[in-house]
Amino acid sequence: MIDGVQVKKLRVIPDERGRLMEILRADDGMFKGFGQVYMTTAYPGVVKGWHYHKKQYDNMAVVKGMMKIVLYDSRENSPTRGEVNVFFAGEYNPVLLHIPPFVYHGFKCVSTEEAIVINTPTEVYNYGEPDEFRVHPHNNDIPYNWDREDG
Ligand SMILES: Cc1cn([C@H]2C[C@H](O)[C@@H](COP(=O)(O)OP(=O)(O)O[C@H]3O[C@H](C)C(=O)[C@H](O)[C@H]3O)O2)c(=O)[nH]c1=O
Repeated sequence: MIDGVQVKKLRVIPDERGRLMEILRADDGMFKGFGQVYMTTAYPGVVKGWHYHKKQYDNMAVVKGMMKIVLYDSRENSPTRGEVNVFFAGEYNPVLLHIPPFVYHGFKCVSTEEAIVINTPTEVYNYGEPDEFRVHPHNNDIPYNWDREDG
């Protein structure tokens, strides 16, 4: 796993009324502070990425549908430099992904319905100067192809 990335298995508590699932707690080891909470979604087949941040840690959970979330470590002094991690996150695999600054991340909706991500980053979004750096999803030097792998 890429250095600094953490995965927390989330527990779904179902009953006859519906479901409840905790996502991020202030007493989790991965909690590094609260910036804001927001939702972002992708329609089936859409890739959103690549992004990275210089200061912000992301804490992402997929609460509807399924996303393929891919991380790439290009950090010069990282012991896992060059590594790519792929996670299938969502209703069939409820997890919280903790992503450190400078780790590239992106996601593709692999479900037949819109997939919904809840992100709880450590920083507020700065409209004038977002801590948000982007690389084209397909034309780049990142060793990852977003196509579905049939087998
Ligand atoms: C993050 C954010 C964005 N915006 C605006 C900026 C754009 O006009 C619009 C869409 O944002 P963006 O294209 O950045 O959305 P995503 O591609 O889903 O990416 C966002 O969510 C993924 C998971 C990331 O990891 C990104 O860092 C984060 O920016 O919402 C806001 O107004 N407030 C916000 O807090």
